[in-house]
Amino acid sequence: MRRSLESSARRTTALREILVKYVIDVICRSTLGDTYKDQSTLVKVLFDIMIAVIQFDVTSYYPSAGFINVITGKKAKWLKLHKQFDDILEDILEQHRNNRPADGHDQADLVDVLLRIQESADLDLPITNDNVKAVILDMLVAGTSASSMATEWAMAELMRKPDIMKKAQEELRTTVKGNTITDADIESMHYLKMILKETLRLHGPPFLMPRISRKDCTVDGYHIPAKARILVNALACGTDPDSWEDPESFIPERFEKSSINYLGADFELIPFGAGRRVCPGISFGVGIIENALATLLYHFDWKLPNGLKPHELDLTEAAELSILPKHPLHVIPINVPLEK
Ligand code: HEM
Repeated sequence: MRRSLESSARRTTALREILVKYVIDVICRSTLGDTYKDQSTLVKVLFDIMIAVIQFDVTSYYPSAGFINVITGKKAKWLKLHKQFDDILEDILEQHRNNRPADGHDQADLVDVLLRIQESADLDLPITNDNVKAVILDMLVAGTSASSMATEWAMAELMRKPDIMKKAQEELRTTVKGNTITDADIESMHYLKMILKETLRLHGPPFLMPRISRKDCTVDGYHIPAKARILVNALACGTDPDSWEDPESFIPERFEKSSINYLGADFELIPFGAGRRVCPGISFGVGIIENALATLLYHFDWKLPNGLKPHELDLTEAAELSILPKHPLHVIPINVPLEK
């Protein structure tokens, strides 16, 4: 990510693509053990899936209206994407089957482990190839879109609030020594962590979480029958004026004296969900975003293109199922030479 930003220094740059590539790279290395051999095709397909997944789909509300997706060509596009991604997943499995690390070898990645479990004879419920592919797909799709979108939102908010960006950069530039930002550096970045919480409060990427009620209950005077499908709106929780002062404003300092966290125990802030289906990738996702933000803010200064003033930056949300900035963030990176 740093290299590609350095190569576009002082030029208007679309941050979204760079972030998506970075996140896919990190997730591939930890899931597949390395980047995929045709990483650029993987990035392109995942990018298309990410856009397709968050788009409004009429059949989610009116299942009988499937013909609309046929007429508009959406269905053909999805089938093509499905085939493209399935080919990639088959290829990944094949590659891993042909290059197995020895048992107990500490270089085994997630796919190696899944394949080893699949082959162990004593499973009551056998794991199929499709099961393994579904796990890889979950990791790549769920992880990529949410983490890259959250980072884009954080940068968009910081571009609009230069004072907050400056404070975060000062924290980084007085702590980090030299070229490499270490895990210990990130751990001590209290302000950066508050920025992340505030970003997820206002822009938690997947904001509607489906649940089914186990029994009849009443909430706030509304009767919810057993087995009703309900959508929990994380964004509404994060901006509820009963829980938050000045809820629509981006103020990381609100977390200075607050113990509210996003781990699923505080219902005012549930960007990762809560309960049994809470996001299993919280630490991974947080790590990805913190590292991305630290790199962006430590190594670069940032300007808006075309003389745009910070307050003129349009942070309108796209009216999709998962909210991403309607206008992809375009910024100008300025490489900061290291003094130390
Ligand atoms: C900022 C980053 C992320 C956010 C905001 C986020 C958010 C969420 C949310 C809201 C859910 C639904 C939880 C619920 O229904 O209670 C979820 C599920 C999930 N997330 Fe994440 N996620 C992030 C990063 C990741 C990463 C990096 C991975 C893995 C690489 C991941 C893997 C998953 C999976 C597999 C599920 C489905 C869990 C299930 O249904 O049991 N997520 N995520």
